Amino acid sequence: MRIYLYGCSGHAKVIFDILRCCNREVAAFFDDAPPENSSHLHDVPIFNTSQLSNIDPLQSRWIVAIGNNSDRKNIVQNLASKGYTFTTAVHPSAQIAKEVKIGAGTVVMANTVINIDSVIGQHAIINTGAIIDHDCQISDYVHIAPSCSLCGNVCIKEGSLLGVGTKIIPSVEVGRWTICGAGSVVVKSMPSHCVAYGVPATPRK
Ligand SMILES: CC(=O)SCCNC(=O)CCNC(=O)[C@H](O)C(C)(C)COP(=O)(O)OP(=O)(O)OC[C@H]1O[C@@H](n2cnc3c(N)ncnc32)[C@H](O)[C@@H]1OP(=O)(O)O
Repeated sequence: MRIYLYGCSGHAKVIFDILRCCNREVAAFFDDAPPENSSHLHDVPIFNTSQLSNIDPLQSRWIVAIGNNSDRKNIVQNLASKGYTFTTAVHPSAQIAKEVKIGAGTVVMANTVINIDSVIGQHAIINTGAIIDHDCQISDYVHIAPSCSLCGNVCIKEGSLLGVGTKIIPSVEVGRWTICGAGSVVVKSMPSHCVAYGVPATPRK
């Protein structure tokens, strides 16, 4: 089964490196607008997504390596409608309790910790050094940015972004498609579709 990454940005490079650390070869990057001055990234070919039909869904597994949560969702839905399916990438240094469930398409970066009975949805990003303690619920298309710390029983709903270094006390919920800005300290639940930040974090938009 060949592995393909959709996207060829810095985020895609990190995922490529995780797979390389796991001895899993990336067959190619695909991008809507590949760089004009180079056909390869770290010796892996970059193809335009107009060439997608050359790839057999039965012989391929994909990761959508796009950092923006709503763009990632749109691309996942487009690929899924063509019959493509998804794999995960988990860095070997991640400390993940054996009961933790991780959905298809999700990536888990280096030095993360995910504790017992947490559930991570599909196409989520658990970025470098993030800590997700016990019994957390992380929904589809969420991005937990580097160095975030979530206490136990935290729930992050679909599509939300926790900016770099966000900290969240136990049993708090962040609604759907909300952004908690860099360095936020979340001490009470946040509604859906807002931008919150600060210490303590408050909804601003
Ligand atoms: C590997 C990786 O790179 S993963 C990348 C992960 N991404 C992140 O962590 C980015 C998180 N994004 C942020 O924190 C952003 O600042 C956001 C989304 C909260 C706000 O972005 P914008 O809407 O563009 O806000 P903007 O930059 O215009 O700032 C508006 C005001 O809010 C303030 N502000 C913005 N973000 C924050 C923050 N996190 N904490 C405190 N104040 C903030 C700004 O200083 C500014 O204040 P001013 O009006 O007094 O000058």
